Amino acid sequence: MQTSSISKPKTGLQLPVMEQFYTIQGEGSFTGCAAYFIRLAGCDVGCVWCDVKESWNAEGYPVLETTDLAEVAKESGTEIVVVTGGEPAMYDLNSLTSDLQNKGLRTHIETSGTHPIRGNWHWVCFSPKKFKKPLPEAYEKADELKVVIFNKHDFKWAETHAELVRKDCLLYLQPEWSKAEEMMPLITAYVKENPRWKISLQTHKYLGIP
Ligand SMILES: C[S@@+](CC[C@H](N)C(=O)[O-])C[C@H]1O[C@@H](n2cnc3c(N)ncnc32)[C@H](O)[C@@H]1O
Ligand SMILES: Nc1nc2[nH]cc(C(=O)O)c2c(=O)[nH]1
Ligand code: SF4
Ligand SMILES: [Mg+2]
Repeated sequence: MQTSSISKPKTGLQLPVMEQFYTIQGEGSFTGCAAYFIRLAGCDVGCVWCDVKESWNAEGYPVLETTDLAEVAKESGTEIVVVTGGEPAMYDLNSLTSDLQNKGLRTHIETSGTHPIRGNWHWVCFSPKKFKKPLPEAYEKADELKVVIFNKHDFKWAETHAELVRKDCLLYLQPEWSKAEEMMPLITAYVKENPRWKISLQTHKYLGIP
């Protein structure tokens, strides 16, 4: 018998989860929106300034069923689920996104674009890194490009990625947290001269929320 639910793939039924929490999206174009975060464990990119280095090694974190993850997310009352990490695209996320979407939830991903992006996504936030080259498909799939600004050379580097994304992709410059005070004057000046870019702050850190 045919059912209306999205058919489920065989892999990715279980995923290593570092943490999950209901909070306010602090970054990018959904800043200020309530969102349930699922932070998958495991990352092979190795950014020197990564603010969740505890996520890099997946060992020791619980491996959870995607059906259970979707149920808990739904119970939170959220409309949006942000899947982050670690690097979430290391995993086949088809099962997770179909389970979430079957519950009527929006699926958003935060990714470095270094692995094929599997799953069905309402919103892809692509944040390229110097430490591992992104795949070409990340530029095609990105709804927002969020470049972390660590030093003055990163503006030029940001433009090389902006040239490769879709025309309707939103562009954000986000100060690296430890350099924010030093870099913000340069970032504001840059956005005033290049208004296609917007500023993304890690507002949750200023608010002291997860
Ligand atoms: C921790 S990463 C996880 C998702 C994925 N691995 C990625 O890098 O896009 C989530 C977001 O935080 C950003 N980020 C990580 N460390 C940061 C820092 N120290 N300052 C500002 N943004 C940071 C990343 O660029 C990414 O957009
Ligand atoms: N509030 C909040 N917003 C976020 N946006 C992206 C985050 C991430 O770590 O992927 C994040 C996070 O960790 N917390
Ligand atoms: S890709 Fe993301 S999770 Fe991995 S090291 Fe870089 S910022 Fe951290
Ligand atoms: Mg974060």
